[in-house]
Amino acid sequence: MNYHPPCPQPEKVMGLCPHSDPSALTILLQVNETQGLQVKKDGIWIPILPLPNAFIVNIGDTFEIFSNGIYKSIEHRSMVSLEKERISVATFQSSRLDVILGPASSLVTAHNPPRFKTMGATEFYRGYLNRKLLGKSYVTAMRINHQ
Ligand SMILES: O=C(O)CCC(=O)C(=O)O
Ligand SMILES: [Fe+2]
Repeated sequence: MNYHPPCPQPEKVMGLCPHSDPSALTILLQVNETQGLQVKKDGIWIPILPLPNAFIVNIGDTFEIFSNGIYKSIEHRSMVSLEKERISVATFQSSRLDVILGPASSLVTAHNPPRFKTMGATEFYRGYLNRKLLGKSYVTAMRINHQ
């Protein structure tokens, strides 16, 4: 759960720095009608207006890796508001910790090699939590560059 009280100088702080979620899917509820979530599309931050009784479903890094890059995790951030508090509830749908994460074997062929490293889920999450929230830097570091 995220709680951000009203802030007298909202332009000087951020609710949550730009990041992508490491999990597979995030189901997010913007609890009150305070706008704050933004997603990055084509390099531009787009506000996601809260809709009453609606969930937002975001793709996370695990989905990007598992789909071998077919689905991209979404970079997002949250802003604070001058007058209103903001509350959101995020539920992260993830793999178990005792599995190996990597591109699905059915998507990997000689012509379509794995685009991401394969590693244990525990190691994957530990690596994420040991870093700063810095855009999509973690999933980018998982990439395998084929020449
Ligand atoms: O507060 C929000 O709308 C986003 C929360 C979020 O990105 C997260 O908890 O990972
Ligand atoms: Fe997030």
